[in-house]
Amino acid sequence: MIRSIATVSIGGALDEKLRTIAAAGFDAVEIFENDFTCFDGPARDVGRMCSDLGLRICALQPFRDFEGMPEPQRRLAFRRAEKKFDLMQELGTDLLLVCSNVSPLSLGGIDRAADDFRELGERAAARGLRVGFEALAWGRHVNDYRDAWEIVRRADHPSIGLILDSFHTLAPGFPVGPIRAIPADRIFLVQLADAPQLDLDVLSWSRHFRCFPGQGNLPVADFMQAIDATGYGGPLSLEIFNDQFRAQSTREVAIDGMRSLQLIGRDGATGNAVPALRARSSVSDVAFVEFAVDQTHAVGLARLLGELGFRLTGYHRSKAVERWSQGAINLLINSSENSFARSHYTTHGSGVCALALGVDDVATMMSRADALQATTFRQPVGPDEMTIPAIRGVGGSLLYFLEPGSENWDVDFTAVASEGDAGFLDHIDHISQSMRFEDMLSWEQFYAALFDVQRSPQLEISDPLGLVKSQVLQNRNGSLRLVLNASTASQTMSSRFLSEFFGAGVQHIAFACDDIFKAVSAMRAAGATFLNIPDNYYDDIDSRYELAPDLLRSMKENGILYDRDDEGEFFQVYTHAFDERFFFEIVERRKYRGFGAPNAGIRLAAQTREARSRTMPRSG
Ligand SMILES: O=C(O)c1ccc(O)c(O)c1
Ligand SMILES: [Mg+2]
Repeated sequence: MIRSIATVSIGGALDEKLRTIAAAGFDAVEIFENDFTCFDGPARDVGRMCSDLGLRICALQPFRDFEGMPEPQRRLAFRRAEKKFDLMQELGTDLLLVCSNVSPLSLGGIDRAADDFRELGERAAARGLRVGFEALAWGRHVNDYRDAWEIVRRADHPSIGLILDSFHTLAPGFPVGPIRAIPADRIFLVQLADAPQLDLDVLSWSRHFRCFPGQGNLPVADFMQAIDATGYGGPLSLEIFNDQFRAQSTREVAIDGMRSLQLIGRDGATGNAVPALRARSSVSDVAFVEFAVDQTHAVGLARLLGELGFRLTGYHRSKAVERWSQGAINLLINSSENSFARSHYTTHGSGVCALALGVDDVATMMSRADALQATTFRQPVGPDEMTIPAIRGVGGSLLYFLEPGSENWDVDFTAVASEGDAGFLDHIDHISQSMRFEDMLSWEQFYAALFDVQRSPQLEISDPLGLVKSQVLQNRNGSLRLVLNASTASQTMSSRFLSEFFGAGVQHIAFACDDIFKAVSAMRAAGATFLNIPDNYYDDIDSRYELAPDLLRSMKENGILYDRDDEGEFFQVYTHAFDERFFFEIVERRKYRGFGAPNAGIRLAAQTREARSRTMPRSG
């Protein structure tokens, strides 16, 4: 596969774009003409820059409003084309992308267009150049690739071919089947883009909401299968019009793009060697969660965990790290100085600095992470301590990988004899992370690229101060469930988390138990308190569901929230925020598969109330 990207897809000046694109491992670029026009330097320099960087220029684009023009516009269009041929020769590319005419002056007629292309083909051939025709979904006369192909077929010229773009094919819902019958040598370029399902005019949808394959909802895989069936072996070029992408770190966007092509995974000759991807290794569990705190907060966190039924089960042999356990849950409280945890604490305050995931094969996991350009991390360890392979995750936190069996991470801990845990909480149900809205697609792709997780449909949750987008990623057996949250409104819980925590990170962790009523009453007896839920909520629940009065009373007394789906029932309760940063949730699932989304607004309102009462002096 020749991996390409259009320069329009990322931000920066043309020379920066090219360096970033090459560094991410692409073989080729489509030069977007606007990027060249804005660039202060001759075309030859751009061509040389590309060849020095090992990038082939697979096309210059777009050339607009060409076919079907009446005179005098027709003559002018040919003159314009000759100028662009000059430019192409200086750049060192042989392909010009012509997108279908949108001009109100243009005339329809397949043969008229075919005649124009035949003549353009003659002129291109005289210079050893080629022209590809692409149907824009909003083209005035040609908006369907099947019509563009008919024009190319009738032009019947070796220098005239077809350009296929997954967005223009899939967004209007055209069938991909007919692609299979197009001879591969007539397809000059394939452009790839995905997009979220939106009820929007197709032009705005295309210009602002395109995303990398796999990040949206279009059936790009079906499109690729049809392309494969033709035997096409030319460049696959990402062409993403998205204002957010251009506003982000160009390096990260380029790497996300490369990952999307790696995940599409068509083999073939590549110039810049991109290592092959090893299979995803499956995640068996969250082996531990590590909290970074200072000494004072270490005491407070230990107290909270104790109230929730956790027991101290180990001290690290050489660092100020405690292990607290319950059921299959292990939490580390790290207050050691001169450590990764301390630098995380210094930047973010109290919070989760690392998650350790059990995977079936760590070497495979790290090799895949490496090939996908994840940042690997190793921290200095004391004598005889094991090194745990890790990569950078959300907000600069770490993801450690551990294999079950072999060498156990807890060899570094001296066991503490305790009276045994309270035994209420069984395992981690899910972990919720907040991040910048602009970074959400990138992290979704990160998790989906590394782990065998599926995306559930995205939800919108109403916070008292704005909307929050929420995306669940989970594997088949539920041993890894992640909830990503982000908001564009600056004062939502999710956004305030970012400003107060100085970055993205874990906002809450949910623990699963078998009997939430028993668990919560024991926790209360041990001193735990939970988020206060208004009576109005319980009146509403009562009106919606016919719950036994005892059950409802018990929920109300304990601040337990309720939801129901086709499969079962769900109970959830929240702790207060620890150090105003993160909180815990306790859940009981009775065959229920969701995450209590209908209650999220209630929870957010309650948390907002609590946060306000902390910051505002009481009146009277
Ligand atoms: O939005 C556009 O104008 C435009 C231009 C060139 C393309 O290849 C394309 O898919 C869209
Ligand atoms: Mg296109």
